[in-house]
Amino acid sequence: MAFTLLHLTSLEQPSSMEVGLSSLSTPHVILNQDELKKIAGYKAVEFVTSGMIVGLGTGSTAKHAVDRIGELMRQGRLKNIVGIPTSKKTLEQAVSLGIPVSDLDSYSVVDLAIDGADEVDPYMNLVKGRGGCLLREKMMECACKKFIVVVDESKLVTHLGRSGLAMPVEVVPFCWKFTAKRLQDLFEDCVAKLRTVVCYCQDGNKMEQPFVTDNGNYIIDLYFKKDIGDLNVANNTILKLAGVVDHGIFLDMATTVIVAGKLGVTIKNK
Ligand SMILES: O=C[C@H](O)[C@H](O)[C@H](O)COP(=O)(O)O
Repeated sequence: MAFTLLHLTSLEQPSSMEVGLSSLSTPHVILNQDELKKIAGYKAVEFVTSGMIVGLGTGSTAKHAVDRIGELMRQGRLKNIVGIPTSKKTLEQAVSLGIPVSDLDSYSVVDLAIDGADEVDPYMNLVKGRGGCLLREKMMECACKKFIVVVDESKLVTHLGRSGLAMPVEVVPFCWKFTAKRLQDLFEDCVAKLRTVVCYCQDGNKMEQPFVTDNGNYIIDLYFKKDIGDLNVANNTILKLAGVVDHGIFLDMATTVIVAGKLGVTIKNK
């Protein structure tokens, strides 16, 4: 793997960030997390060229990349792009920006995908799906020649699953409690929880409902108290369970990881 460290000031500066970035020459300027996400997202778009089929990821970091693609298309600096969105939300965003969109049925090979991640380990393995979009993301990212992951430095971990945060698994709604129990039993000291969202009823009362993915499925979040061990074993074991559609462990898929941190941008290639 090769590493490149760029200083933030060497980035092409997005207009709306001119104040934040140009003042970087002054010591002690602290960029917030969203500004770092934007820097990573914009940097990835430098790898997009006219005529490409581009996988459009989902989440607060990928959103910046999609915005930037739309901006460059408006300016005529990118032409003939076709976007393959990984969620209904990204589809809406792309359409609102005037990016032509299609799907994997029409384009089974994607030139380049840009997407965020929840965790990135030193081998460029990922946890994705805390926004609930892991299945479409995995389908698209399996089909792309290059997969650029964009993150701020808070996403870097030494080992996936140790953060104490959720490892999402998409399951069919049918007998989800049964599947959740079986998932929990796969690992020592693991807690499986159905992901829910709070809704407001007409009478103003709050109600908790299962989170439903774009594919009509539920998400079971796994919380590990102990190391999940060999990632390939975890990957295969979870996938083998009937009722599981897919999970958020993305092994050996990223070809580039762009990390925006307080000291600069790191680009890591496979
Ligand atoms: O389901 C969501 C996706 O996998 C996101 O790419 C991931 O959760 C990272 O999102 P964000 O950039 O908002 O942290």
